[in-house]
Amino acid sequence: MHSVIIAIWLMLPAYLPNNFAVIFGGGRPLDFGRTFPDGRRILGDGKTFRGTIAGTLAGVLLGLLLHAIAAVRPDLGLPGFGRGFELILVLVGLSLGAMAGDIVASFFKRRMGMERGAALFLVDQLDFVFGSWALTLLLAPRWFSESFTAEVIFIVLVVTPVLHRVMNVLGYRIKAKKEPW
Ligand SMILES: CC(C)=CCC/C(C)=C/CC/C(C)=C/CC/C(C)=C/COC[C@@H](COP(=O)(O)O)OC/C=C(\C)CC/C=C(\C)CC/C=C(\C)CCC=C(C)C
Ligand SMILES: Nc1ccn([C@@H]2O[C@H](COP(=O)(O)OP(=O)(O)OP(=O)(O)O)[C@@H](O)[C@H]2O)c(=O)n1
Ligand SMILES: [Mg+2]
Repeated sequence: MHSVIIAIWLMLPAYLPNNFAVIFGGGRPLDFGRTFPDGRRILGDGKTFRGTIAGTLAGVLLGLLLHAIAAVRPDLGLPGFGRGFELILVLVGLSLGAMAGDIVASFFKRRMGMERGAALFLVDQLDFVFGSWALTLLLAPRWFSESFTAEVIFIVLVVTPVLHRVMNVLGYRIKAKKEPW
């Protein structure tokens, strides 16, 4: 159980951006409404500047809070998010990476002719996980390899689709999302 909490704890700065992107989303789309040569939107209206910026900011701020909690309460045995400047690289990696993973997934969903909001099983639940891992591995390889052991990676891959479902239903219930997925 402890390793499940550690895994969720480490992923919170990548989880929260998704929720805040939904809450603060809307406005100018990242693709400026332009279409790709295949005649479909590059990303669609589901990826906006406001959502991406709000999501990334929320992830970094939450990450700083979690890092402070881990530092102030070492007895809880919760991991921090890096040492010195590395902390910023880790938090940007996790939060902006999550947003980037979701954006890349939207690009391919449009290429596959899927409408904005269409559900793509597993991709919707894990796109932001791979995005956050890829960018964090790039920006802070030492911290990433030290924190994301094979066990933590396995737990995240199993737990995230469940959390994603629960949070999407919650988001739908509070009218923050047009679909419960
Ligand atoms: C500060 C701490 C320690 C925890 C905060 C966790 C928490 C419950 C924050 C609430 C976030 C919030 C404002 C939710 C409102 C509902 C909402 C707007 C949801 C809409 O988003 C749905 C969906 C959108 O994704 P999509 O764009 O891909 O469709 O969001 C996807 C959800 C996830 C990616 C997973 C989200 C998971 C969490 C926020 C973590 C949940 C935390 C727990 C279950 C408690 C365990 C915590 C610890 C410390 C072990
Ligand atoms: N970078 C982002 C990501 C999400 N959102 C907001 O969060 C909502 C839910 O995100 P998601 O499910 O990823 O987008 P979809 O609307 O399903 O679009 P797509 O089919 O491209 O995934 C979006 O509609 C949008 O309002 C945003 O504004 N900016
Ligand atoms: Mg979606």
